[in-house]
Amino acid sequence: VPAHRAKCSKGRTASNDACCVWFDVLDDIQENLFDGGECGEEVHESLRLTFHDAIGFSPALTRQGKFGGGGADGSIMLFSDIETNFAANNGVDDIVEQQKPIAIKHQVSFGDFIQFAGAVGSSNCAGGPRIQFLAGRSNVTKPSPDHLVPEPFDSVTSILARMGDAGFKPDEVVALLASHSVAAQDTIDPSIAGHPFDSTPSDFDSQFFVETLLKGTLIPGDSLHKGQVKSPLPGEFRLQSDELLARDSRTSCEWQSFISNPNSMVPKFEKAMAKMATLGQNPKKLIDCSEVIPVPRGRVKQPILPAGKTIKDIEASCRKSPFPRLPTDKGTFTSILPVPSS
Ligand code: HEM
Ligand SMILES: [Ca+2]
Ligand SMILES: [Mn+2]
Repeated sequence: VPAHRAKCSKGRTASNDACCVWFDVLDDIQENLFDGGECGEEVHESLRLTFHDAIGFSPALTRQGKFGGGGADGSIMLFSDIETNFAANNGVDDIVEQQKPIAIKHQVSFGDFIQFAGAVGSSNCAGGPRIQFLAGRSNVTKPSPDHLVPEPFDSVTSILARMGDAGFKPDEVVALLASHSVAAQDTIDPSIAGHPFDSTPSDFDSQFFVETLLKGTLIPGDSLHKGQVKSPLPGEFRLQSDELLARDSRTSCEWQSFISNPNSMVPKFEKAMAKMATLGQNPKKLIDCSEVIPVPRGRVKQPILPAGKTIKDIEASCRKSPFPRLPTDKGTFTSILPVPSS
């Protein structure tokens, strides 16, 4: 006897009635937020937002008798007037204001909406993950305390301590940073808004891990800003935190592993994202609506040295294993266009 399937819009079915609304949200955001299913600026911002909501979660503060934040609870949207003013949340106000009316229209919670939009958005990226989506977070919560979101000028020790407080091992921090493969900066140097962190900001590939290990040689904008270090390619932006995490003995081998073994990156990212999306939540009380998340399409290239670079430009940093042999991209130089803001 086939199990009962809830009947949703457009002939789609779901394992649980509560999942049907998410098909309608899917249609709405693909069309009206993600420009018809692209992996562009709004996807990148939506993925960043999943982190900035969820990481407002500190068992260390709770142990001190303080409110430690509700984790992936939508507080960054419910209390956007407070949280978007935190320094580390600079720039997230844009995507919060775009997402909020859509969440209200479909009467879903902000915590659910933020994680859903991040999961759908990243499925639009070639080679992207299919992130688990659990629904049912409550909208009853409080604003996150300030200073829980890592900053690009923080030390590795401080970033690993903050992430460790939230429950992430150093390897999981590295896996989460695969997100910086589909990412650009707007606020560190506003004169070059849209400058990406790797040469392929619409591809969820390993290039970010390769290119952060290239020797930094140039300043892409008007000067070096706080949290920025020299980048290896014109048009590319490098965060100080990414440079340090790529080279630190606590993280460099996992970093290099995503170059040596690129197929391990997406599964590890999916796992870490599933954990991040339920910080502060009891997953057993949520309903699994992962079936609504599209299956990502498109393939990505294997990691490659950008044209004009050689293995001598790589600052290999894992002492346990040699840097892998990579082909070099054809051509004489690599030029990178900014991510258009729509
Ligand atoms: C661990 C320490 C991290 C630091 C210090 C950090 C820092 C930053 C900074 C400074 C930006 C540029 C923001 C702007 O100026 O527009 C950025 C962008 C971004 N971050 Fe992170 N990040 C971290 C971890 C993460 C994690 C865990 C995720 C997601 C799972 C994430 C996803 C993104 C994305 C997708 C963008 C691009 C946003 C866009 O293109 O508009 N980051 N990050
Ligand atoms: Ca990329
Ligand atoms: Mn942006």
